[in-house]
Parts: sequence; structure tokens; C-alpha cells
Amino acid sequence: MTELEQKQQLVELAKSFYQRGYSVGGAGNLSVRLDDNRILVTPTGSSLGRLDADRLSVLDMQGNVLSGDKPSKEYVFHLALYQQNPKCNAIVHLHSTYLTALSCLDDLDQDNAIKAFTPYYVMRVGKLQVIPYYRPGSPEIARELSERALTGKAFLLANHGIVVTGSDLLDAADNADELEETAKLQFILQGQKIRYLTDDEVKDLENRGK
Ligand SMILES: O=C(O)[C@@H](O)C(=O)COP(=O)(O)O
Ligand SMILES: [Zn+2]
Repeated sequence: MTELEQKQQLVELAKSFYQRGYSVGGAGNLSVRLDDNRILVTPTGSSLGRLDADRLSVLDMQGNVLSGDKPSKEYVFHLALYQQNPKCNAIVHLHSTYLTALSCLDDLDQDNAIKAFTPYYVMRVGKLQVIPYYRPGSPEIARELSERALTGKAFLLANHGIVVTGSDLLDAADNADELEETAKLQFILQGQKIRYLTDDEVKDLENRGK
């Protein structure tokens, strides 16, 4: 894909998140690793529904702005994930309703906030680690994510939202969709006796993914 196509794809996917109610107002940010380890990031304060491909921020790995508008205040955690995980080529951060509701619950399992009850969740995401609450934009989020960058694809920021990675932007976006749907199902099933997948069933799915 050319750089222009990557920019257009980001604008389209962001719009799709916005139109489906996965982000409202100016919430959320997306990024993609371009060639030469440059990173394309949504500008701070921008609505995911109204991005302009020409104004997207392009950064180097040190966080210097090479072109475009001022980047998302979360660019530090985006860079941290790219620096630590060479297989991570795109990142989606959303305040989608069900995942954000989940992020506000006390006593979540910090290693996995959604225990598997459907195969596709295991196949796409596997587990959902919880990052303790820090003010949006704070360097502590970047530190926490950087420590876990090689241990998973999805991270729930307590009292805030979700961070999902992928091998490319479509992959990250599909992972985010699957995660939001799984969180929704978990709330729908609240109070009912869920049959969780067994450890063997989860292992079987993980092995087939390798
Ligand atoms: O929650 C926040 O404030 C940020 O994490 C966010 O979602 C939007 O910030 P910008 O990307 O700087 O607009
Ligand atoms: Zn946020």
C-alpha cells in the first residue's frame, strides 16, 4: 500500500468506528507504522468521524513531528508499543461503550478481564490484560504498556477504554470489533450461568492459530 492509501484507510476505518458509535466526540486515537519506522497518528482533539488524510500526524520513533497536525496526546504509548513489539504495526484506542463500562468495574482479573466463552475471541485476541488507571496522556500508561507489549494484543485501561494492536490496521480494527462484541455479550449474560471454554478448548484454539 502507498502512504496515501494507508492514510485513506485510516480515515475510513476511523469513520466506521465513529458511525457505529464506537467513538463519540473527540474520543479515541488510531495509528499505523509506515515505512522507515515512521508512525501515522490521529491528531489530538480530532473526531474519528471527521479526519482529513492530509492533516494526519507523521512522527519518527523519537516522537518528532515530521508533518501534519499536533499528534494525539497518547502518541507516547503508541510509540512505546511499536518500539517494544516489531510485530505490532497498528494500534486502535477507543472508548467504546461496553469495553469502557467493563474498564470501570472493580475487582477485574488484572491478567484477563474477559475469560473466554467464544472461540473467535480466543482466536483474535486471546486475553485482555488490565492497566491500572492513570490520567489520559500520562507517561505511566506508556511504561505499563511497554512492559506488556510482547504479552498480548489487547489492554484495558482502567476507567478509560481499550488499546488493541494488530499486524496491520484492518487486523487491529477487527480485533477491536471482536473485543467490543465480546464485552457486550459478557454484559448481556450477566447474572446467567456462562459455560466458559475449558482450558483444553482454549489451548486447542491457540495451537491452531500457530
Ligand atoms: O481519553 C483521552 O483523553 C485520550 O486517550 C483520547 O482518547 C483522545 O485524546 P487525543 O487523541 O489526544 O484526542
Ligand atoms: Zn482515551
